[in-house]
Amino acid sequence: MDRLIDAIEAADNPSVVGLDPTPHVVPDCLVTALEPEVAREVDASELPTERLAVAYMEFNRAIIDAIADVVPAVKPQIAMYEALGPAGLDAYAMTCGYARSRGLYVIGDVKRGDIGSTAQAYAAHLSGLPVSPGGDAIDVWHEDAVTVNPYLGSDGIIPFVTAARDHDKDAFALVRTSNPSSDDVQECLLQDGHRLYEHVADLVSDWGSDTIGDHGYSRLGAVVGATHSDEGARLRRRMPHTFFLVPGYGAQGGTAHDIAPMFDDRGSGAIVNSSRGIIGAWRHGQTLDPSMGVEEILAVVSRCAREAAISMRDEIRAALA
Ligand SMILES: O=C(O)c1cc(=O)[nH]c(=O)n1[C@@H]1O[C@H](COP(=O)(O)O)[C@@H](O)[C@H]1O
Repeated sequence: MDRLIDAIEAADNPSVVGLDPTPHVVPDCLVTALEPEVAREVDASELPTERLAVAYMEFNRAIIDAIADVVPAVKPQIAMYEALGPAGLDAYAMTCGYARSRGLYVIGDVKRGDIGSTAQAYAAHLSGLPVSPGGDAIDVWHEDAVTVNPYLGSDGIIPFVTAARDHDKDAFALVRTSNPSSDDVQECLLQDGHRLYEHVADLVSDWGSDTIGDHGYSRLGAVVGATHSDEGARLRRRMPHTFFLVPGYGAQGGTAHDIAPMFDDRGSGAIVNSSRGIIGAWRHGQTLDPSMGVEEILAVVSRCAREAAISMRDEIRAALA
């Protein structure tokens, strides 16, 4: 986690922009304006997905350029890209690569978790894949960290922790998620009197305990939703060496007041994500005219995203002051 914490300190901003493009968030007129260019490159059967994938990439590039000096990190959610098939996955990898080339730490929100042998294969997100036995690994996805689901236990997670340790990367395990129905599972009362999420928190602390870095945090972080402020405060005390990824800010209702208790007493220990609240900021009050060209559309989108990212940064700074 040291690289992420250094980047947060350099930006003086513990927030991350989620790059979660959807047909609702990416302006229709951008897709239309780019279409003639895409149509020249691909055959008609590929056009529906290629046109969205190209629009996602151009949209992301503009947002990344607009926020690269404001935030330390981005978190692309792979589901949005996977929905487009191979063209979408290309856009995902290109987005990660571009963000990295702009100096941003990339959290690939892939939420993997499976039996040991499969988890080992998924861990190539962090380790890369050697093309031949003993050969150099190719970093296909360009991520610095990924999100993982700990429900399968240690054999689903340890391959990621090992890959993270060997390749100077990190992982974040779901502990107390932001969604409304998370209580169905995570609040279950165990026989020993603890809630299930508390038990998972203890496992996550333990799984990461051999990888604690110079800043005192392990390479295995925890996802703790901004919508669970009280539990987040308790988890902060329970997991002193676990860095938190805190989604649920903005669009899901989490506020700067809610997330403040998830930081340690040095003002470190967490990074807060907002996706729609930043990349969809243009939708609040901006009318994009279909006659506008690509550059003009992207200028509006990126200006709104930058303003939203700066507001979020300033709100969090004020809450932590
Ligand atoms: O792992 C995550 O990032 C995650 C965990 C969680 O508990 N809640 C949650 O919303 N997320 C992700 O964080 C992002 C939230 O998006 P917005 O609600 O638009 O800010 C999405 O990519 C979610 O998949």
